[in-house]
Amino acid sequence: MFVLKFGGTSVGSIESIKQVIQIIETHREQGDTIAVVLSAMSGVTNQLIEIGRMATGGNQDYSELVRRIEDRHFNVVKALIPIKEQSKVFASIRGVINELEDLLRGVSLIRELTPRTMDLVMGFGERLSTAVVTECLRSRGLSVAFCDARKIIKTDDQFSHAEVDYTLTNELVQAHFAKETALQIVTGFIGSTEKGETTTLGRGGSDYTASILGAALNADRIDIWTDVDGMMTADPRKVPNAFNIPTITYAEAMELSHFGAKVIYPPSLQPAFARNIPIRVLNTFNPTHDGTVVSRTAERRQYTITGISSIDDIALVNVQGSGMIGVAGVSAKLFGVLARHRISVILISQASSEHSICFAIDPRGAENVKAILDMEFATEIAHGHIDNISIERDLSVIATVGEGMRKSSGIAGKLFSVLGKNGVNIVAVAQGSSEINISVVINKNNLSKALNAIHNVFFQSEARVLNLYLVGTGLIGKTLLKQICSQYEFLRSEKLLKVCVVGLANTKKMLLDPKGVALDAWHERLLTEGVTTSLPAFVEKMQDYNLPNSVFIDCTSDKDIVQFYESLLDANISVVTPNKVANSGPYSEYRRLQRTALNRGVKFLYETNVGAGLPIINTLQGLITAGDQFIKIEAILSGTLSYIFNSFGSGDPASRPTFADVVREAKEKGYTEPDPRDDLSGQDVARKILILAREAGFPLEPSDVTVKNLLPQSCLDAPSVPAFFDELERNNDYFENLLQEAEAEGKKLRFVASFEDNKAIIELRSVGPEHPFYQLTGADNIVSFTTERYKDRPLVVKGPGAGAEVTASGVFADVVSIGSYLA
Ligand SMILES: NC(=O)c1ccc[n+]([C@@H]2O[C@H](COP(=O)([O-])OP(=O)(O)OC[C@H]3O[C@@H](n4cnc5c(N)ncnc54)[C@H](O)[C@@H]3O)[C@@H](O)[C@H]2O)c1
Ligand SMILES: N[C@@H](CCO)C(=O)O
Ligand code: NA
Repeated sequence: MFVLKFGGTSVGSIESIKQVIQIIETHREQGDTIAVVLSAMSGVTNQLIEIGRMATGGNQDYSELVRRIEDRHFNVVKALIPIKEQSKVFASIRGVINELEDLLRGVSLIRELTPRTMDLVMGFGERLSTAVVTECLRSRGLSVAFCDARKIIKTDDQFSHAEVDYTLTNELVQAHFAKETALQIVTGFIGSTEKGETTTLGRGGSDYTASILGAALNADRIDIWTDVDGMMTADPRKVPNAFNIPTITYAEAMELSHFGAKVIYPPSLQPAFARNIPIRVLNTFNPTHDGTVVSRTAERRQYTITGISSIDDIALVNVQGSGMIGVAGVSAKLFGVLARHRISVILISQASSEHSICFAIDPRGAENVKAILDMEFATEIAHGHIDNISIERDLSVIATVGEGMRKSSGIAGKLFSVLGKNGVNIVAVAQGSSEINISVVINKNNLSKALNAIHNVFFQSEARVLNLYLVGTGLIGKTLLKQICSQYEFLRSEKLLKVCVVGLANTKKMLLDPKGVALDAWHERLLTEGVTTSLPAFVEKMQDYNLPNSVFIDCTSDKDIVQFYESLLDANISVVTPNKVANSGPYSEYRRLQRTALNRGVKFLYETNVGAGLPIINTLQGLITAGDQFIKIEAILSGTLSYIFNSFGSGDPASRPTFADVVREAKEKGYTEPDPRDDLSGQDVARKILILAREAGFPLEPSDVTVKNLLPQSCLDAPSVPAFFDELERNNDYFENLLQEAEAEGKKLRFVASFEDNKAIIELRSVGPEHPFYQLTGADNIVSFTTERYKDRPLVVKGPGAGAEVTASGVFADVVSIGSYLA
């Protein structure tokens, strides 16, 4: 025997009622014994309440609303019942509506609506919907009977939340079902008193009816048909990655629904649970979905937690004072007075110092609560035993729920850690000793970020989302996007990392979309939907979105953009960049960024500042972390200059390209800085050696780096990049001479940076075949670290140190490492 309950949306329209009929017919075809419980058509109960209020106030417009309710039911009849059978059904609906109108006339005359009359008014919704659906089923040849639950569910006279008399009800239900052979279509939500007055069963009403019937009839299962695919791991409107929970225990369902998961209201299912009858929550609009089974024990789970849920708006009341310590009765008095005023407490937390108690309440009652407590504790406050009673607003509670949390360690750690990494401050915490719910109170503006981050970290088979904001879609930026695009699936399936680009900007346009920008079409979208770039606006949007696991990637060489790094890090957004500007300015600024990242527990990564994707900074940091001491760094740090000297110096002197040609080639190959003068002037290398020295623990300032100039002054002074190339052409001989001098000695030209004894020097050297830098080819970089532990033979890193692919790939690796860190 199955009890099927259909909620308001399931009987809310002609289309949905067709689905209901189909579900019932399928059961009958399978030979199942069933009973059906129906809610009112969606919205009707609220309309009836409104109608009752209007009538009490003497507002005759209620008739119009009554007419609309009648029409909705008539329309179902017109659509689903053959014409020749309609008039009889119309008449019976009319009869019920007449009864309602008579009642309302009475109400509007005496201008009074007692709870008793209100229950009677509210009960019309179920009576109408059930009558109509019963007739629809009958007209299709099913043997059905309308069952008015008031005949079989008996209650006391606490109108609006009546208590069921189970002894009498069970007897009546059993007797009724024993004698009736037709399929019973039962009105949900209503019952009646001994005297026959209509009562309603309170919140979760029709579920309660189904549960009462299921328990009385010892049903095999109760199916609650609603408009979602069962219970979800989180509210899908807030957490897009939420998914269905196949099985859940009664206790878990209770915890989750207390915190806002409104699919079912478990207390109303208590009678069924007491008899161990499983409940299935199913979707009328997606009937083949398995939904959720609620029972005493859940099947083995993949995840340690079952779901997360929230109350979005609460206020926290804090009662604090040194006079509370060790004094018995303070909390009894506190919660006693709250109970007397019928104030419901959402969560309580007290640290064992007993110095303060805090509890969460509905913010609408906060002022009232404060007044009540100020009065109740007036003496304690006057004597200074209680300092003050304060209220904090704009807060939310998040509950992390699951039987799997019981007796398993690391869950609170994981929860707090993910909130910490995302910069979500925890205002208060509560965990019951049942250990199936940890609740945290946080600022409301962090709610969505916190829910998504928690969901992401606990439901791990699902990929964790990494939200990227990329500024700079030039050579490196667009190569990075291409690499992310082609690696997207691998990262998702193998590394459980879902990389989502949520912001893009270049000098002209910017585009932000918290849902993510498709990586194969970012360029078109930026062009068509992008707005004029404003970095302050871009950063402000990022802070508005407040997305979890956010990373800002600066792929520009801009000087102004770095001023945003600190506030981004402060907002717990990691920063990744190949841009050297931030790390090569004043030492104090470099230091401040490092500290901010450290203090906030976020990452500031810039491996590509030196040697592009080559592991130079990571290697250096590894040595320093392990306590090594630096003696000397010697390096070729310009891919551009390496390439130039290697190409310039090869081949037949007569036919080889000029210096200016080779510089152009280097630019075309993507080795140079956006402005190649930065490379040729030595400034780029100066920045790099400065960064390496700082990473090695030496607080160098830019002025401590000596650059022995490579270029004639006229080239440096050129007003633009094209003018610079013209000037280079004019100075071809200068470079040709340098080269020939070196070649005459069997040497090669190398632009070498060194750091030793607190001094950094960059100069053009001619090196012979005995020198380790002689063999360098292409755009290779080489770095040699001489340290206390690498003293006899230095540690050397060598390889291509410039170019779009290797640089983007280094940026990418930094980004992915943040993904792993956040996990
Ligand atoms: N090319 C390499 O081998 C290499 C290696 C390591 C590091 N880098 C660094 O990578 C960075 C990018 O180099 P690139 O070759 O891609 O440069 P690029 O000139 O091709 O691209 C720069 C991008 O930044 C954008 N941009 C600049 N200023 C901006 C601002 N204020 N607001 C918004 N957008 C802005 C531009 O519109 C462009 O999209 C530079 O810092 C460079 O030093 C490059
Ligand atoms: N322009 C730089 C890119 C790497 O930072 C170079 O040539 O080395
Ligand atoms: Na590097």
